[in-house]
Amino acid sequence: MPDGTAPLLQRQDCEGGVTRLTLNRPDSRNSLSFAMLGALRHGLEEIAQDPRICVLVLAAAGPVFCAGHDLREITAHRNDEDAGRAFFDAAMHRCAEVMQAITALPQPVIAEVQGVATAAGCQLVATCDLAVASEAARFCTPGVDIGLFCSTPAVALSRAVAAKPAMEMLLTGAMVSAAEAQRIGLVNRVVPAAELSEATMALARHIADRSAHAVQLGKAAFYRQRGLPLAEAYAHCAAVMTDNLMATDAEEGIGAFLGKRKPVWGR
Ligand SMILES: C/C=C/C(=O)SCCNC(=O)CCNC(=O)[C@H](O)C(C)(C)COP(=O)(O)OP(=O)(O)OC[C@H]1O[C@@H](n2cnc3c(N)ncnc32)[C@H](O)[C@@H]1OP(=O)(O)O
Repeated sequence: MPDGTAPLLQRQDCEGGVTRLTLNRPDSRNSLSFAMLGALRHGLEEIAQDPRICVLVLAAAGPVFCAGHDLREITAHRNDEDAGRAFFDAAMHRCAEVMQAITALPQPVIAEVQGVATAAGCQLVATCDLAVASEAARFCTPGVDIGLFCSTPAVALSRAVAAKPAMEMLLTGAMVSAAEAQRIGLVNRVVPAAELSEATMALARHIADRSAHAVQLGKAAFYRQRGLPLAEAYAHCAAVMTDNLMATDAEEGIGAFLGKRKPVWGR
């Protein structure tokens, strides 16, 4: 179906605690138009409120995961100095909101990357909590090729991988293979293209089978402690751990282990 008539984002019904959101602008290589960013923000808000969902898989239709910001839309707004600046400001803020909404989402998010992920598309992969890539996937921040430095993608990239590989990607714009992306820690797993969805869903189901309470508490604590000095990080996580130990799922999980049975989590 051509762009413009199909929904920008497709949401699959929750199955076994896992829901898929699929970027659906393949004709424009799933580039992040203002409307696409709005759809993503709205989709994430709905998922955050849905207690049935334990894990979100973020996928993309067509041969490319995401080609970054919509360059046609950017070009269309360059003509008027004031309106252009206002639009770019709104678009960059909306993009930043989407990235932060992924991190703030209670449920873990897994990127399923089948093709190229460039610039803000690479930022999306770097922002997701986990990523599974097809062997054919490639990653780059090619802003420098078109007179831009990928400053906002640098925020996510520099938090996902070490400084030197992040800087090399940002300064050269060069494509990084799936194998290299795994080596530098941008993706967790690389699988044959034909096995991508199944491998991603298997990882999602594995997490969804765990205590949703523990997983959500853990995701929030992971990001919270990262921004804190060491002593405060330990203090924060010690308090989280105490809450965790007092929760019903911990009682059930420990009881199940000692009783040699499968735990039944409260949902
Ligand atoms: C701070 C952050 C800044 C940014 O995010 S700036 C955006 C930076 N992104 C890029 O520079 C990527 C540009 N796109 C590409 O390099 C290539 O595409 C890909 C490698 C991603 C895919 O290549 P292939 O599969 O061969 O597709 P195709 O023939 O190049 O594109 C198919 C249609 O998709 C449109 N398109 C591709 N990327 C974008 C985009 N980012 N914004 C708007 N449209 C895009 C094209 O123009 C074309 O359209 P038509 O079929 O009408 O000729």
